[in-house]
Amino acid sequence: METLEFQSEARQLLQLMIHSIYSNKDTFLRELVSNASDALDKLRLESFRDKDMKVDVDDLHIVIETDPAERTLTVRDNGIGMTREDVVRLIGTIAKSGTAEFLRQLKEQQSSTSSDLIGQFGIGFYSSFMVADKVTLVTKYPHAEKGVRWESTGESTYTIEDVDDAPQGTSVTLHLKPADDEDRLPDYTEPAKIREIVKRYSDFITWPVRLGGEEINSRKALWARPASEVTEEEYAEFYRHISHDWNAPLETIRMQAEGTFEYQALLFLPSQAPLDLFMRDSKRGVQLYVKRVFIMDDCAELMPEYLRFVKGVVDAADLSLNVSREILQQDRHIQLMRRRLVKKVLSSIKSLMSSRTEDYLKLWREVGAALKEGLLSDFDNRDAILEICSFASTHSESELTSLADYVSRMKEGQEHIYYMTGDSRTAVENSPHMEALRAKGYEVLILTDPIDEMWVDSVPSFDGKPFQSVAKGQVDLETEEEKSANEAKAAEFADLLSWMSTSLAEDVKEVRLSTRLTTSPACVVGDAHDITPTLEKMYKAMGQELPKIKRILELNPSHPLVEGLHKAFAAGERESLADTAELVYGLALLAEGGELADPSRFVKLVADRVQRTF
Ligand SMILES: Nc1ncnc2c1ncn2[C@@H]1O[C@H](COP(=O)(O)OP(=O)(O)OP(=O)(O)O)[C@@H](O)[C@H]1O
Repeated sequence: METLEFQSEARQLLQLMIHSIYSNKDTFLRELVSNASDALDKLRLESFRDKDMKVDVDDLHIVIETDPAERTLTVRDNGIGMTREDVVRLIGTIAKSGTAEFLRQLKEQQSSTSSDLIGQFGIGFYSSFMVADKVTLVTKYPHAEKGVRWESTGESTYTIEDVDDAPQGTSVTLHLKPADDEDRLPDYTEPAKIREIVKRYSDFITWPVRLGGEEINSRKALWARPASEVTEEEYAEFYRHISHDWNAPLETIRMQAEGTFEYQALLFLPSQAPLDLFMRDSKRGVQLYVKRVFIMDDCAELMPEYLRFVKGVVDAADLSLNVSREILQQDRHIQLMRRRLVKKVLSSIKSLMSSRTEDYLKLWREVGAALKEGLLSDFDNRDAILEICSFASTHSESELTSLADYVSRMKEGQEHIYYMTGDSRTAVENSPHMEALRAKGYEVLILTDPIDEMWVDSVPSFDGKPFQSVAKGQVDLETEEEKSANEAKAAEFADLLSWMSTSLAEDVKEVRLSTRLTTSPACVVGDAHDITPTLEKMYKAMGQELPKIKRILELNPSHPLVEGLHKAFAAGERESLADTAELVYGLALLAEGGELADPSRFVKLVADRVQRTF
């Protein structure tokens, strides 16, 4: 027998369980039954694939036994079981992505809300320690020679040893804490209590759950029952079973197709983003069933990556039970089905947007950034995705706007949907690029998600209105009168501008007069098709070197600094003017929150000027 230590994160979670902060302790049984059900699914699948496997799959089931005298409760399945390595890895450690983040959040929260977080994380097996002071697990994997016995009190260590006579599958025995009404700890050796819990949380489990020889769950797949007969609670429990999210789903979507390719789908939108939503190995949430038989998790063929927050089940009638990923990828029906599922999800979000705005906004805040990835990858549905997007804008400090609402507020003569990308709302609002738009009273979308930098470059328009960055290209805001006045100014400044273009040629590709500035002396803008500085930074962070992209320096001809520059130039001043030109460029960079290439030189130039004022 070996005594091993729990990994430190596992230990912290176990402590949480022992000093259980979650008031509904009944849920431990749901976790154990859920694990047993998964183990039975896995064994059945393995037996399809591996014909030589010597296992009995004729009567796959879950048994619950209680012993009031010994105060034990056992959940036993004859499923896939675990090898010794599995037990150490799966039960002794927490390998799930997001654990560290979870524990950090947990520390920050008051205990009253921690239960929500625990739900997000899904502590599964460890929840046994809410009700037991010792847990014994005996398990055997079909190809392993021996079984394994694992035991722990949930403190820092556990013991593990080989056993010769372990039956197929896994049994988990809880040595129950004494029942305690005050601590809301019921007597879990009472059959009536067990029956009630299984009925409430695990009724839909497709495998028989037996207690005292009697089957205590109805085993009806929710998606196969008429929608009118399924209660909200039943949906919520099922959602928890498949998503490991303890929060109720925000929306339930049901679909049914008959004819040459029959299928039923039961999909859920979450009320909170899965913790792994933006992690590299994040999973898609749709499971594939064939005629009520579980086939696979995380089915990429059914849901595109940008909808990875959608959880649920698709049950197809006309596939073979040993269908493989390769077959799925090529199957025309599957592609058709996927298209319909995506359309249905997008239209459900759209109807949330109009009928339950609060819920829609909740969803958007949680998963909007993922949804926007679809603008880059799902061309067929681009318009449908744009319709369900919301953005911050200069129209309101706190409320988001849809594009349709933006368009409805467009001023007479306004042809473009204006936007500006940046690191934060403040950076965007303070940027000199916004000045003329503000003066004209035009609304500007404030796009601060990293993904925004990407999609705005590839999505040309919404509702026939082209998107236009206020920091790129020429922003055409003037009236005819203003235009001719500006042309006159441009002629007046022509020599200065061309001299400055040469003087600053290292840094900018052109110096020109601006129509977007009212109070700042200068700003830098990109050419219409150049990538933005933020995007440039993102590419660099990903290790992609790009050729230096020169931008355009725009001067505000009515600013005293620029006027002064003009005068000095006309008076024949050149040498110190070159420094001033450099200063003006530096100021423009700083004003947009950019970085100077040589800050110490800039400081020296400024100090020099300030000195001369004394
Ligand atoms: N009865 C069982 N038979 C076979 N393997 C099991 C069984 N119970 C647990 N396991 C294995 O141990 C792993 C960890 O279980 P645990 O309940 O802690 O987390 P989980 O089920 O993966 O996630 P969650 O708790 O979020 O559902 C499972 O993923 C599974 O591989």
